[in-house]
Amino acid sequence: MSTTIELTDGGAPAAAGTPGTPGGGEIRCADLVRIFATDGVEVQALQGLTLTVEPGEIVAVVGASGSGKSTLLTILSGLDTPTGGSAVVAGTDLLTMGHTERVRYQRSTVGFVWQQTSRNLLPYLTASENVRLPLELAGTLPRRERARRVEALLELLEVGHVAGRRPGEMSGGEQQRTAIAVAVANNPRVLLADEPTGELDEATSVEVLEALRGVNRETGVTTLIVTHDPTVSEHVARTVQIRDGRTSTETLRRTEVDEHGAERHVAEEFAVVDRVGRLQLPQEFVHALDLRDRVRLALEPDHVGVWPAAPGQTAEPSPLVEPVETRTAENRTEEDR
Ligand SMILES: Nc1ncnc2c1ncn2[C@@H]1O[C@H](COP(=O)(O)OP(=O)(O)OP(=O)(O)O)[C@@H](O)[C@H]1O
Repeated sequence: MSTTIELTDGGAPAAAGTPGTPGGGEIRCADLVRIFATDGVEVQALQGLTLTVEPGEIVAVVGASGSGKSTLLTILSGLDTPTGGSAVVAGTDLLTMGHTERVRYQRSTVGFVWQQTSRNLLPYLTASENVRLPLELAGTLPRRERARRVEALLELLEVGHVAGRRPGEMSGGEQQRTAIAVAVANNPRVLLADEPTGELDEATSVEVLEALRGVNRETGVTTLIVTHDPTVSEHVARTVQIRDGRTSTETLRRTEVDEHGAERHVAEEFAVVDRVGRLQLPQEFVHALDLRDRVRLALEPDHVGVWPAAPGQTAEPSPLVEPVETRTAENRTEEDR
């Protein structure tokens, strides 16, 4: 794997348009910290997470169990407040918003799709009624246009055939696609999906991920999918990996067309550097060179080299580092003075 370092806010300037660059960003998290304290024990679920999602982008956040994915999504959905750092979504500052703003944010700025289908749809309403409900609660669309919008959304999600069925009479995939229609009914600026395929088989998961991609493409809603399923990266252009409460790597996918017109899919993995220069080396790199405790670094004109410290080389200066002589009042020379 070739790994490239991508600099986010601060650090050396990144190329214009590079994901994670300062400036715009429909979702902007910087140095996000969430500490849970239970029975006197502190758990740092997020340890300075930095993430930027541009307007209209679809991004997957993946990570092992306990890496902080749900904590991040709960904060972005306005259900929890971070301990520190900053989080701004569609212009709303999630650390300082008051109660009224929080209600408005949850009702109209963000839409959610949760893992449990039972949390997304009311079991005693049909698919149509479930999609119509948020439109009626918002009351922004004239009554006669609501039916048209419900129909259009169910068609967009390819669940028009279950319009009159209750969730118990639909497949898991149909329920999740209806849930996406409910989530975007009021045209939110941001769509958040928490393990939307967690209860589905592989083939149905692909359908639901493609449905999220289709909605993102058709409506332009900025979409963040949080999942432990690494295959999600095949359905989105950018996948962000979280490790120990921090973004560690990003995979960018793009399609290239060669001189013969043949398409080629390219995936490139980047390590993320935060504002103070921290980066996490991919675990396979760490294991391959048995990197531990400390490493030697060298700054070259166009890259940084990382070497394992030689065995037993603990307190001695590295041969790559020029020795620095300490001048004291006693050993200062005439020239120094
Ligand atoms: N309310 C809480 N109180 C105490 N610790 C918590 C709380 N919520 C999460 N944690 C801890 O924070 C860390 C991150 O948890 P989180 O649920 O965000 O991880 P996750 O990546 O979503 O995991 P999973 O894929 O298993 O859901 C874990 O160590 C977890 O035990």
